Amino acid sequence: MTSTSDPEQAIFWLHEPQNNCFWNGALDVVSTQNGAGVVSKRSIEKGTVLLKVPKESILSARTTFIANLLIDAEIYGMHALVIALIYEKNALAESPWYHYINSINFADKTIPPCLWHPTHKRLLDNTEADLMGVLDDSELLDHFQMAQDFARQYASMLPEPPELSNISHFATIVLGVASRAFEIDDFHLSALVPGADLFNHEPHGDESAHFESLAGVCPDCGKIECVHGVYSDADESDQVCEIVAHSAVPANTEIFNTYGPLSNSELLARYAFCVDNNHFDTVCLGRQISALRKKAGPQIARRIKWWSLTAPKPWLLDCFVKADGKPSKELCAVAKLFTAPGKTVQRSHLTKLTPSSRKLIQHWCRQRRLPEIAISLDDPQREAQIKCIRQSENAILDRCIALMDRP
Ligand SMILES: C[S@@+](CC[C@H](N)C(=O)[O-])C[C@H]1O[C@@H](n2cnc3c(N)ncnc32)[C@H](O)[C@@H]1O
Repeated sequence: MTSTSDPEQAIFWLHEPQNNCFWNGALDVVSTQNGAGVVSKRSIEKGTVLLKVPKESILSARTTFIANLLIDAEIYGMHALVIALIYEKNALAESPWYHYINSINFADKTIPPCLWHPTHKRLLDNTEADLMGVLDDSELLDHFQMAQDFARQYASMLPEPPELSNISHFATIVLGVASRAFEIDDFHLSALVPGADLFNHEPHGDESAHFESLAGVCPDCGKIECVHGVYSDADESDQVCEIVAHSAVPANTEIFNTYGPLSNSELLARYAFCVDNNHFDTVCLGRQISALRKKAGPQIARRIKWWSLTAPKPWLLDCFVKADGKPSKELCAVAKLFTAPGKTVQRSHLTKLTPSSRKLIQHWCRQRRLPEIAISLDDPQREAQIKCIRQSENAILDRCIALMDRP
C-alpha cells in the first residue's frame, strides 16, 4: 500500500501561509487499517468545505520548476506528473512542496502488479486483471525509458535523480503518484493535491466527501476567460480544488472519498488494493463467446456479423456479468443470437432470455470460472489480493449461473 508516513508534515504544509490553503479544524488525521485516514473530531454538516487548495499550489506538471522542460520534451499527463514529482523530491527544501513530499512514504516497497514475479502474475491468468492488461509491463517500461531519456537530456543542468536508476524504484514512485493523483482540469490534467490524498476510498458508493475542481479552463494557460476563449461561466475565484462533505458526518467517524466506480482490477493497478464484494466488478465472457463463434455454422456467423456491424464497439468487451450476477444486455443479445431458432431474429427481442440462451450463458460462465487452487505466498498482502480477485470473479459467475436457473 502507498501511505503517508508523517501526516503532520502534510498538515504543516497546508498551514504554511504562502500556500493559501484551508484545512477544516474539525478534521483529524489518524492511523487506520488502510494507512492514514481522515476522521471528524465533531459532527460536520452536509456541504461543509473540508479542504481548499488553490490550483496554483497543487503539484502538477504545469506548476513544477521543470514545467517548460516537460513541455519541450512533449511529455504530458501522468507521465509528466511522475517526472515532475521526482525532480521536486530531489530539490529537497528548495521545493515549495518539501514538507508535503516528506509526509509520503515513497520508500514503500509496493510495486504494481505488472512488475510482480511471473509466478505471482500467473495466479491472475484469465482474470479481469489479465484481460484488461494490468499485468502487462510495456507501458511502465516505456514511461521509464521516457523518464531516463529526459534525465539524460537535461543532465548538464540537473543531476540525474536516483529514482531513475532502476525500474523497481521508479515503479514505486509511479504507484505512489498514481494512487494520490486527482484529475484537475484541462490545463493541469492530473496533479497531487496535498491534504486531498489523505482521504481513503469508500468502495460501495457510501462516501461522505467529494473532490471538486472546475475542469473547463483554457488548456493553454489555465484561465477561465482569456485571449484564447471563454471556458466556463465561473470566475477566477473558483480556481481552487476542494474536498466538500457530501453528506452530514457524525463526530469521530472516518470521512471517505470515492476514487470512482472502480473494479478490483482497476483498484489493484492504480491503488494497490482491492476490496471484497466490489459492486463495480464485472466478469467478461468475450473469450468464451469468441471461441464459440469460431466453431459456429454459417447462419450463426451471419447473425453475429450483422450484430457486430451495428453494435457499439468493442462489443465483445460489453458481454459481461455484473457484480450482482445479471448478464449485460449485450451478453443477453449475443446468447440469443447463438440460440434463437429460425432464420431471422428481431433486434427488439434480443434482450429477452429464453431457456436455451440462459443455458448458453451458464455454459460460458462455467468455462470462464477460475479453477479452485491453493495459494500461499510469502507476501500476505499480495496473497490476499490474488485471492480476493479470484474469489470475487467466481462468486459473480456462480451468482449468474444460479440466476439463469430461475425463469
Ligand atoms: C490517496 S491515498 C489515501 C491515504 C492513504 N491511506 C495514506 O496513508 O496516505 C490512497 C492509498 O490509500 C490506501 N487505501 C485507500 N482506501 C483504501 C481502502 N478502501 N482499502 C484499502 N486501502 C485503501 C491504498 O494504499 C491507496 O493506494
